[in-house]
Amino acid sequence: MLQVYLVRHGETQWNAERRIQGQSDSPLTDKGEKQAWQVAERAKALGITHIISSDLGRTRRTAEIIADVCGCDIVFEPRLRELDMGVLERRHIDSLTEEEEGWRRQLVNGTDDGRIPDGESMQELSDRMHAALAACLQLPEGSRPLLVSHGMALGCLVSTILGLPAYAERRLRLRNCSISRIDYQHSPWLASGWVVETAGDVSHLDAPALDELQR
Ligand SMILES: O=C(O)[C@@H](CO)OP(=O)(O)O
Repeated sequence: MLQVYLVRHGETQWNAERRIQGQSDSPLTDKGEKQAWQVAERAKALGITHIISSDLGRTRRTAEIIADVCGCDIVFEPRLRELDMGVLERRHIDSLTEEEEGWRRQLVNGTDDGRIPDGESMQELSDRMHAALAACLQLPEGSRPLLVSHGMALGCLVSTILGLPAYAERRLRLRNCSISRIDYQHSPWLASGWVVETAGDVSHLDAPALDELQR
């Protein structure tokens, strides 16, 4: 049974400042770097064999630290990037007007084409994340891959595996450098395909980490 580990990148400057990144970027904070070293030790203990990472700077740096500790190569995969949040990227969450808040809510209010102007829909995000995940099924027998990605992107992936629509309200908290695990199973009793084993585990971190609303 293929086990795939999912890691959200370490805390960034804009995470801490409550600014929206999307496919824009900001560097890891000192705390984010420390989180990455801690999740890397966990990854090593788990016997990770392959690291596949979003090619944005914050995931790239997190993946490099994990690769350093695990002794693996990294494959950069643009389909693991964060949701494109269009015209709201770089903005402070607290500075949005009512109209802009409405755009943000369109992502999760039950319309499958809801999007921020110039951005991407949750369904488009789900499609590319699932395509990137499906590629893991081609890895050699015995592989144990770890994907490094983002809060909205991983939240959407896990939620859709659980059977929720891509645009459903998010009920899953994914803190910086949390680990989730999904397995590909064949089961006549339960679902065949991807199942969620754990989500959002931060037991390897020695200090509280931020969730996507910076709490
Ligand atoms: O893009 C962002 O600002 C947040 C949104 O949830 O995601 P992440 O920090 O995980 O990239």
